[in-house]
Amino acid sequence: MTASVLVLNAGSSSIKFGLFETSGTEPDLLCKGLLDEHETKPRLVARSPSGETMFETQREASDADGGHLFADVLAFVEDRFGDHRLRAVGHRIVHGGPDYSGPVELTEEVYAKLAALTPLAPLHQPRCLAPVHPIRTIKPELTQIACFDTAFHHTMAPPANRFAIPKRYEAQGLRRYGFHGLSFEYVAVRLAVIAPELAARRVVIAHLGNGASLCALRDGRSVDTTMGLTPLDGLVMGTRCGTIDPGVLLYLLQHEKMSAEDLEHLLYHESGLLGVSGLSADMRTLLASSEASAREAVDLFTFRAAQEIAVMANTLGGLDGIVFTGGIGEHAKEIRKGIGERLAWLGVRIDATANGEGRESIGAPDSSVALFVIPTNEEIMIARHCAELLRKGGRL
Ligand SMILES: Nc1ncnc2c1ncn2[C@@H]1O[C@H](COP(=O)(O)OP(=O)(O)O)[C@@H](O)[C@H]1O
Ligand SMILES: CC(=O)OP(=O)(O)O
Ligand SMILES: [Mg+2]
Repeated sequence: MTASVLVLNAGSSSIKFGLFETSGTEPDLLCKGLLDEHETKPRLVARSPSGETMFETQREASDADGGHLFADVLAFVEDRFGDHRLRAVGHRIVHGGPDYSGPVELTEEVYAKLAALTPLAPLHQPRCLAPVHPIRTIKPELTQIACFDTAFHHTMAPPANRFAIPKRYEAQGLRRYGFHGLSFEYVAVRLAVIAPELAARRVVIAHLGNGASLCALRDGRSVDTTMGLTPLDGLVMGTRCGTIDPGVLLYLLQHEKMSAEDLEHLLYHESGLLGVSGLSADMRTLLASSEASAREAVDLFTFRAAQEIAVMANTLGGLDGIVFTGGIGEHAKEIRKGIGERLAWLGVRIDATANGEGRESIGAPDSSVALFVIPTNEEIMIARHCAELLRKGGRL
C-alpha cells in the first residue's frame, strides 16, 4: 500500500486542497480541489491533476457548521484513494510566531500557541486552524502537521526585521515576520532548477495574489520582505491597505472615534483595491472596467509594487532578477508591464511578446534584470515538508 498526504491551504479568499502520493522522493499529485465556504451554500470540488471534475458537492448553509466539508473531503479521499494509506494532513498556517522556523506536528499544545496568534493574522489564522479539530474528531489517530508562511523568513536578520519602537516591545515579539513563505520557498527552489546562476544572486519574488508581498532573496534565502508583524503591511492588496502612515490610524481612532474592531475591519476587509476602486477586490474585474476609479486602483497597485521592489533592491544592494507569481503575477500581463515600466531606471525591460504569451522568461534581450513568471505551488511545498517530517520520524 502506498502512502499519501492531504494538504489544506487556507488563504484569505479560498481554501485549496491537494492529495499527494508521498512514497517517492517527490510528492505526486493525485487530486486537487477547492472548499468554497464564502458562498451562501458551501461547495466542495475535487479535480484530477489534469483538471477533470472527480467529485462535487454543495451543502445548505444551515448545514455548514464548519465540519461537514472537511468530513466530505476525508470521505472522498477514503472512497477514491483508499489504496493509498493517508499518513497525515498538512496545513498551511499563516502565522507561526517566533517559535516555529519549520514544520511541526500539530498537537493540542501547538494548536493553543497558534490560536493565541490570531490577533496577528485575524483574516487568516482562524481559517487555517478551523479544520484541525473537525478532522481530529473524525480521525483522532491521523497525524496533523503545521507548515508556516512565516518559517521561510526566519533567515531575516536585524535591521530588516526590526521596528523603530522601544526595545521592550521587540522582547514581546513585536517584529517583522513576513508571510507567503511557502510560496516564496517553492519559487526559490524552482528558480534554482530553471536558472541556477540567477537563483544564487539578488532576486525579488513578487507574490501578487489576493494577498500580496515581496521577498528579497540572496543565495535563495529571505533577507527582507514587505509584510511585517501581520499580513497587513507592504503592498496594496485585494482588500488590505498595505503600508500606511500610522498617523492615519491615530486620526481614525481619536477623531473619527472608530473602535479597534471597526478599524481592523476597515484595514483588512474594506481597503486595498476594493477600497480605492469602490468596485471590486478582484484584479480581473478592475482590468476589464472602464471606470476611472478602477484605473486609479490598478495604478496605485503597480506604483506601490514597483516602489517596494526598489526598496527590496536596496536591501540586496542591487537587483539581478524579478520573479512574478500568485494569481495576479502569473496571469495579469498588464500588471507585469506596468511594474516593469516603472522600474525602467533599474534596467528592467519586459519583452512584450513573451509577456503577452505568459512565457516563463519575459525579459527583453537588453534587460539588465532577468524577468521570470513562475506559477506558485504552496500545496506541493507543504506536501514536501510533511513527507520530510514523517520520514525523519520513521513514519513514511
Ligand atoms: N487572468 C487573470 N488576470 C488578472 N488577474 C487575475 C487573473 N487570474 C487571477 N487573477 C487575480 O488573482 C487574484 C487572486 O490571486 P490568488 O493567488 O489566486 O489568490 P489567493 O491569495 O486567495 O491564493 C485576484 O485578484 C484575481 O483577480
Ligand atoms: C498571508 C496572506 O496574505 O495570504 P493570502 O494571500 O492567502 O491572503
Ligand atoms: Mg494565496
